[in-house]
Amino acid sequence: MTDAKRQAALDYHAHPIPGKLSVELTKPTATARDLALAYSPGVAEPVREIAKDSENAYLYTGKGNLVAVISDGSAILGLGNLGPLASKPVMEGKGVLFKRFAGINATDVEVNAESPQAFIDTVARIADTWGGINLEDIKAPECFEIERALIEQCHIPVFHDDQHGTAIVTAAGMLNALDIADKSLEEARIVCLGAGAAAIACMKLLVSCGARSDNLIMLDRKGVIHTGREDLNQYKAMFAVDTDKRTLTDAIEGADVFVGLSGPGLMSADHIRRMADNPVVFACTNPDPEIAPDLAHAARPDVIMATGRSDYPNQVNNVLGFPFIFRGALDVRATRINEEMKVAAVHALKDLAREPVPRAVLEAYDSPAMSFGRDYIIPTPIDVRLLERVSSAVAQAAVDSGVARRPYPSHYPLKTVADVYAS
Ligand SMILES: O=C([O-])CC(=O)C(=O)O
Ligand SMILES: [Mg+2]
Repeated sequence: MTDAKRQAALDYHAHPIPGKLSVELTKPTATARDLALAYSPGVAEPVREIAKDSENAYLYTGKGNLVAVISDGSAILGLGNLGPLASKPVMEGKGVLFKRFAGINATDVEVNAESPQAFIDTVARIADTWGGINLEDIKAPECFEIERALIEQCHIPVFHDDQHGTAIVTAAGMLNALDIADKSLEEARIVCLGAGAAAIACMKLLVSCGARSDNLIMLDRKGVIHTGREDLNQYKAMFAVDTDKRTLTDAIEGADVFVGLSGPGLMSADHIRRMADNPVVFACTNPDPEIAPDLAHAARPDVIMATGRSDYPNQVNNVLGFPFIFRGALDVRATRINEEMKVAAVHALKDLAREPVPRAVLEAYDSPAMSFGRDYIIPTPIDVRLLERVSSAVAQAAVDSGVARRPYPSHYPLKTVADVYAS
């Protein structure tokens, strides 16, 4: 980042008031009567009702439209383990996106936990506060156990965004990119650089969408994950292949697809030149991708390129997923976010990219035209139709798969965030 851009980012966060989120009131508080309702003595009435039946919390408090964004700061973006407090700008940022794109109120919670069990215990004890929990930027392999335990212990949906949000958006973009390249997921030779939470979840979802695991090579910091290695945890071991390839240079030869969820600048122009025709390169580490799009395009004019960033075409970033997935899940009071709901989100995202792009999106991106193709494989986050399509698909899948505690919402489809409380 240039000094000017760096300063602009710091100024954005500091001024006119520190941070990016604030709390607002939803009820009148001007008079003594108002205060007597909002607080003592009136507040005792909903207390009694919730004590009688915990479901009443959805009726009398903000719980049903409130999500916690919870991190321990152990894997902040692609920056590494910088601790809980340093993750706060990202967690506030996720809150901004929840509110802006899906009308969901979010509180960020940064947990200083000495162990995965301490993290689990802390979150489990406070989970009833919210309607859902979005786990964020927690490192692998601890994140897998943390998510599993919290799904089991909490009565609300718990979703590790870096795993499933990223995987859903990657799968949608990948199906479209391969279609444009005139290739199929079933045939594609895939190289995944990175073996953390996002990488493992992305590859699992690609396999369940049709990719062949014997066509897939995953690399961690030590190189290719192969069956001869004895240092693999159970999650990496699932992707071990019997191969004599050892390095990225070996693995990338003739590959159709590169997915990077690793670290900045780890892919070179030479790597990209070794790939097959019309290579698909998703360099998704944030903020700095595995290879800069300009460098990739210069090395390979036929590349179909995506990053996680807002300042290049094809933003494959979980922002396209988590706001709308939680919207759909909250609105049917789903007990969990299951595979059916994730797959429904993949298809909703993939299909939306094939429709004409609204004028408001062109204006927001200052672009004369955008249409399904190499530079537009996935909708942009600013596209208001995401709220309608993804939330509806997720809510319907929750109902159909039996995890919804409420029927498909009568106020759906949502056209804007102003419709959120229309039920
Ligand atoms: O925050 C983002 O832009 C996407 C994300 O979850 C990450 O990189 O960890
Ligand atoms: Mg993240």
